[in-house]
Amino acid sequence: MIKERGLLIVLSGPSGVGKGTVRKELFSQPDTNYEYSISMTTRKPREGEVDGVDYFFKEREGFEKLIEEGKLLEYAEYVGNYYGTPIDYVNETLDAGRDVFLEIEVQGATQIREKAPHALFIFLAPPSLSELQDRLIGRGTESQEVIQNRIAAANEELEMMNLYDYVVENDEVELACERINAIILAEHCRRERVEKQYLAMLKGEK
Ligand SMILES: Nc1ncnc2c1ncn2[C@@H]1O[C@H](COP(=O)(O)OP(=O)(O)OP(=O)(O)O)[C@@H](O)[C@H]1O
Ligand SMILES: Nc1nc2c(ncn2[C@@H]2O[C@H](COP(=O)(O)O)[C@@H](O)[C@H]2O)c(=O)[nH]1
Repeated sequence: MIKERGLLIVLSGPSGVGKGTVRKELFSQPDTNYEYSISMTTRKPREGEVDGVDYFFKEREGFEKLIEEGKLLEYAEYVGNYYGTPIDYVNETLDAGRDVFLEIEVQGATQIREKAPHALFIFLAPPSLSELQDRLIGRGTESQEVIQNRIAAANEELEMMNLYDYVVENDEVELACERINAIILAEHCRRERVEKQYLAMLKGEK
């Protein structure tokens, strides 16, 4: 029996839309059946953030070395800091037949689309721009200047929405999670069906 490779799930969207909140809710559910890929960043830890849990926190020089060594599946410079996905963890987990969940910004998602077009791309959208701004301000983790830069980036990021397989509105966290779980389940059913058809074709069946 051939062991299936896992599914790569990419959740992206503007800063403040609620990606982290939704991801944490998804991973708190007992029947969640995918693994979270912890990113690397050169951003300084926020209060309460733990190295190796929220991110692998790196200095710029160390991050650039990882880029040179090809250790990142994708990376982006976003509002003055590097962010990237360690490639080994993703490959090893997918090879073991487990699904991997990435929570990344849109430049990184664009790189994954080129390298892994069969991944599942989900864009988390805010109910409105003003709500997005309110959430970023309300989180209270960034300076006024950084918030303005993130909002400027969000305007460009929202224009990329149509490149995604699905757009999920994060009006309410629980609803957004239900929608994402339904999308992942449907994608598995689709892949299983395609696989069955392919195997039947190889055997010469209709
Ligand atoms: N559905 C929602 N309704 C109201 N507030 C929300 C909702 N989802 C998230 N929030 C709040 O919005 C703020 C930003 O959420 P979060 O940090 O999860 O966003 P993010 O997309 O992960 O941001 P970043 O990309 O900057 O890491 C938080 O204060 C969070 O509690
Ligand atoms: N391209 C990547 N983007 C990532 C990665 N990990 C997180 N992110 C995104 O960066 C912004 C800012 O994050 P913050 O923690 O400083 O608020 C946000 O959109 C994250 O989703 C990654 O590995 N690659």
